[in-house]
Amino acid sequence: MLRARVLVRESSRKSAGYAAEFVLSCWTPYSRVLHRCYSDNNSVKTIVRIPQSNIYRFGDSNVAAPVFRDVDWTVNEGESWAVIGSGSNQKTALLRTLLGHLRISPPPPPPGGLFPFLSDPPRDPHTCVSLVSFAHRPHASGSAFYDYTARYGAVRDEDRITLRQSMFGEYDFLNVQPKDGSRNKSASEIAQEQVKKDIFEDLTTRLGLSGLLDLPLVALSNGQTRRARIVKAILSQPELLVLDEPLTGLDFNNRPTLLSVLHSLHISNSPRIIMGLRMQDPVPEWITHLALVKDGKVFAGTKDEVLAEYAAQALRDEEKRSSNVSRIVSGTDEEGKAVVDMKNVNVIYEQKRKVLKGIDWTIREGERWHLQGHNGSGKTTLLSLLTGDHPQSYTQLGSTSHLHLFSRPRQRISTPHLRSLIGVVSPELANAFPRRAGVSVWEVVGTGFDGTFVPGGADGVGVGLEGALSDDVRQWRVDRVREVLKGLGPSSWAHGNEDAGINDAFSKRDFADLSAGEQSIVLLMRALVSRPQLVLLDEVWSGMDDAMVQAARRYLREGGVEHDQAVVVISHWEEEVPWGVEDGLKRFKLDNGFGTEL
Ligand SMILES: Nc1ncnc2c1ncn2[C@@H]1O[C@H](COP(=O)(O)OP(=O)(O)OP(=O)(O)O)[C@@H](O)[C@H]1O
Repeated sequence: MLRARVLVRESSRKSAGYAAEFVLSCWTPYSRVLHRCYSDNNSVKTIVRIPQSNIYRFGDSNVAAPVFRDVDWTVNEGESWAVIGSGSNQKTALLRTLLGHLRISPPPPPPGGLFPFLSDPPRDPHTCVSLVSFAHRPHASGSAFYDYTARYGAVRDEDRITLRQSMFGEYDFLNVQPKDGSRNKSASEIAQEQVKKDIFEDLTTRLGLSGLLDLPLVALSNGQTRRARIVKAILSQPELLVLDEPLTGLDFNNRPTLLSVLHSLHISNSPRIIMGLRMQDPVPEWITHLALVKDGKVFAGTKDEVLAEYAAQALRDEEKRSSNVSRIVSGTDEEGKAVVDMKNVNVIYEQKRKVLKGIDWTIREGERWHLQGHNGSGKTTLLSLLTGDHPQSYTQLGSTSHLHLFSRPRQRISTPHLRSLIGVVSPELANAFPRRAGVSVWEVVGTGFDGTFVPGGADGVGVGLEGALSDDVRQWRVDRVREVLKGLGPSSWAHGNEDAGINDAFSKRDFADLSAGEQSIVLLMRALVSRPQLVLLDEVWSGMDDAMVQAARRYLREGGVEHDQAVVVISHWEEEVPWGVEDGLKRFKLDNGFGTEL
């Protein structure tokens, strides 16, 4: 299978690079100074123990199908573990088991229980074990849409709260809100604060966050926010920190730095780290053991054993598959019409903070683009110009600058009209999309025609810009929803369920009840349903399991987008782009706000 190949190749190719990047010499082991939960026992400890058990969802009895069967997993002190999974859901489920979110049967026996290392002296797993997850939220806390475009404009008062205040506001040492100004602190309190302050400064410097602390939180890019959440979790001093997909959304530069920091923390046990990785993530050099989660089973062992077994299995799977994939991009030399034409485009914030600098970029119909760039290089900002969400999309005027969308200056095309011409998948949209009870998959897909977030129209296919649809258009829309459901619905990814009726049943399910992966694939259907002239796919595979990714890649390559549609894929991973250079793929790279075609 493609991903297995990627995993094995990447792990061997990149490991040398990572090894070279690990800079440990000047690291202060935090364990020497932080001991809130630390035990003195020096014998080799067992950190996690799940002995030959089944794992169930809470509320399911032992006669129900377990999420995992016969799990035998022991993590000992000194080992470095990553959990990898072909499906994001299963990997996350195993990690959540460590937080007590799933039921282990029979339960790990006392006195040690699930965490033997916390038994002497007895400590509470609730305070000593933390999880930071970067997966999309499958269930929203509310049903309302929140305006994720707020960050692009003049920041509103309620959005002004800075990174320092929002994530680290509880700490007196940062002088944000002195909690106890009147009281004199004891010497030991002052010493502890100094230690935390050192850690904070060290981590924010190493993770490139120092210069961002006083920016509004909403202004931070995805990668910047993710790094800040990790620092916040470390400052709360857990003994075991479980990080689900810490590399997702991080660029090539930041990955080795973060991994180096995590390694340093892990070897000083402050905290120990267990990482969840996607199949396509390179396995860091310092990881010694893997728990591979696949088809309801957990294969745990040394890294070499597990990778070798997985590679052998992947080879067997690949031999069975026919890989007759047609090229979708025609080899014609003829240039299509310009869908986007940018000339000397700039985005500047307060205090002359320049985020995009003189961008020249033309996207033509039929083209496939890979938009690349480090965290914070301006990719999301650039996309928000294309979608017209960014207020500065209106201000690209003058004799030397312009932003033309669909052959018209941005100012001459209304935002609702733009929304109906562009299909978008992005982490911001996925997080913001309302999950209201009673709204079906069909209706969510149907919102894609008008680019809205609230279902409308008698058939759940919208009402168009004019507020009413002719019968022909309405029928075309209904047929299109059926088509994308056929192409991307469960009949294409749920093994053993090729029956078309399953798509029909799926279309009636509540969107809010779907898994994160299912929601992602529904939002992809929503982006494609109107056959928009421009398709923007930002972190499109997020949360999807392997079968869904394969189905979606196949669909995109084999007719899911037509020859006259333009597609831009934003991803830090070359392997994630459904097309290669051999298919005519073009690459545009942002570097510190400057753009170049590679
Ligand atoms: N309102 C704002 N004020 C100041 N700076 C901002 C504002 N909005 C965004 N930025 C900055 O613009 C830069 C580009 O952000 P953007 O989200 O476009 O990056 P990105 O390339 O998409 O990053 P990632 O890969 O992490 O998602 C970041 O450094 C960010 O902090």
